[in-house]
Amino acid sequence: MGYDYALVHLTYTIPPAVLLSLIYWPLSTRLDVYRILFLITIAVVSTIPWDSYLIRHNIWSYPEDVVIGWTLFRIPLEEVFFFVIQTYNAGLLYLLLNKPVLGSVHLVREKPGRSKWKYVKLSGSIALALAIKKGIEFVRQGKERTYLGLILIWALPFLFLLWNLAYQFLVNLPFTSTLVPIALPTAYLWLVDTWALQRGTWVISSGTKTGLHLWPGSLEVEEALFFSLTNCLIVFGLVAFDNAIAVLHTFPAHFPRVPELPSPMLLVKALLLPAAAYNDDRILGLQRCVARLRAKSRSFYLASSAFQGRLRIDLIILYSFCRVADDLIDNAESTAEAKEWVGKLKQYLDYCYGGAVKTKDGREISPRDPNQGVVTQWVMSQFLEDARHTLFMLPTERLGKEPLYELLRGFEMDLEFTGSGEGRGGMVGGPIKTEQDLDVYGARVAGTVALLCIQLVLYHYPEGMKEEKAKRLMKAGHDMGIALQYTNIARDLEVDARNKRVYVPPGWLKKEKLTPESFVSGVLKQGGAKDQDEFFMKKVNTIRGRLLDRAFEFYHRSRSAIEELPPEASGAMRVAVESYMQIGRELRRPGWKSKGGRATVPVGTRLWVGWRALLGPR
Ligand SMILES: CC(C)=CCC/C(C)=C/CC/C(C)=C/CC/C(C)=C/[C@@H]1[C@@H](COP(=O)(O)OP(=O)(O)O)[C@]1(C)CC/C=C(\C)CC/C=C(\C)CCC=C(C)C
Repeated sequence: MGYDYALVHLTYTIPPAVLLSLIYWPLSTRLDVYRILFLITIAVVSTIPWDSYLIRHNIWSYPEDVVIGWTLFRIPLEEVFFFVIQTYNAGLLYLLLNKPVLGSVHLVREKPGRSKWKYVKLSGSIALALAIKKGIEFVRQGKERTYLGLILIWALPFLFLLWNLAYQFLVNLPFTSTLVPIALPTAYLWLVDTWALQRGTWVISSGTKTGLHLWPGSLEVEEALFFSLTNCLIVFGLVAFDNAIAVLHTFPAHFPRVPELPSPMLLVKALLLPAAAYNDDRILGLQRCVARLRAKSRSFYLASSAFQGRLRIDLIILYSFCRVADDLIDNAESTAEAKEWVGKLKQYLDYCYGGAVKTKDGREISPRDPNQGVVTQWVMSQFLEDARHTLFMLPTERLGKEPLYELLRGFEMDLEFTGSGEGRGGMVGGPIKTEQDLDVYGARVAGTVALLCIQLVLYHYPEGMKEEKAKRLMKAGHDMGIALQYTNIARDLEVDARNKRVYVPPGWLKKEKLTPESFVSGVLKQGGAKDQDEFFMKKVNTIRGRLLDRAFEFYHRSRSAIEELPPEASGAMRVAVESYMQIGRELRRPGWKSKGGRATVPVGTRLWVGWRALLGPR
């Protein structure tokens, strides 16, 4: 009896497990626990018969004085624990690296007939089948390649199966999601083996090993291969699991209801759904939405990783809709063109929420069901390709119409700025006359967005939600939206002024002895100037401070309501809110960093704020 093998765990495998658990714990979901338990069960069950065979046939052995002595089917318990902890460590690393990845965008619809994917699948399968054949030959020869052969014929059939189930997903996922979680634990175990196990904690019989070493005097090639293939098995297993989850969440037409923890049968059913049956438009649409979110908002992109399943998908589409609409209006070349876009967006909502639609030949049909082709054609003819996918996917059946129309009213307020002199308040005054006007503007462009987000949350997690509580949540969410909008205005003060938009109420400007016009010209003068007018910048900072005070007033008033949201969404909502409000906190720091004239939150701070937000309220 001895403790050497146990000490290897205490020194090398348990510490990374503790570290990874601490990092991942706030990000973990019930589905993650299910994933890991599922995989550990398969790993242990599939390895025990093989390992027990190796020990019973003396292919490897454990000196009595290095193990405690308790065994399972002749396998020392330390070894059984190794299967568990290796799967846990590599699995957790995979989950951590895959948190930002939305599986749906890595699915591919295979067109019937010849496609490159058929060849990809075939090449992988042939390579694996040839390697299995080699393994069988090695074992048959019964000489020094026996152990090598036994590793191959044990691990590769599983890899063959997983490859055939999830080859597209495996190839399409970024390297950081597949190669890194294989390579890092493998390299680590190679080093551990080299450092710690040379003392003979386990021994491969000399007649059944090649005697080759990975590098001189150290790791035997069989060990190196064993570690790399087991890590491949863990990652391939998780990729196949996530492939099934992505199919379940992406295609409601095939899987209308998906339980939070899908049964193994349902997972297999999803994996076996032919790729030719995937909805190409939905995959492409989601790819565009994710790309838009990633390019346009770091805060919401980070926060989207913390949401799960179909709620995450719906929020990403909602973001895309808000962004597309805002950009269409903001980037229009004239007020007239912007108004036209507002009109078209309203008409789109009329179609989605209205009763009947008139066709060209005067017939009245419902836009919602069978004949919605009319709406599709209308969207196709009125909007550019980039916007169409989002409009087709917006889940209007889960969103109330009022906040969407109100959002458009908010965008219309912006139009009152454009075209000097057209605004109510003179040259650049625009629609904001008082603090109340600014609250109304914030409510329209951001309070509405919050209402839409909460509607989606309550749709996906309706359990135990009473009407009164829902109303309270809506009110608080609406206020939180306004808080974010005040932060947004404080961040973009200079950028907006350069576009002749001043959202600051004239009363606030007057206090600093400024008018909208003098504010704009002051900002324009500072633009390229090396020596900034300190006096003017002080005034700008006072105004910014006032906007931030108001932002945090709304924030403090409403943030406790986040805890009343369903637990599946409250942590992620906290991430969304906190990572945006962090912009406000940065702006309060002297010498804040900016990019393109806008304050930015350094990546490290952003990640820390997001992680911290998942732990609980500040
Ligand atoms: C995680 C995830 C994908 C969330 C999606 C959130 C979402 C749908 C955001 C839409 C953003 C958007 C483009 C809206 C158009 C109008 C607009 C510009 C509003 C301003 C957003 C700023 O975005 P950004 O900085 O990228 O914009 P510009 O570059 O300046 O153009 C806003 C500041 C509003 C955003 C408001 C919210 C997301 C609502 C926040 C409140 C909640 C989530 C509710 C919290 C719940 C309780 C109970 C308190």
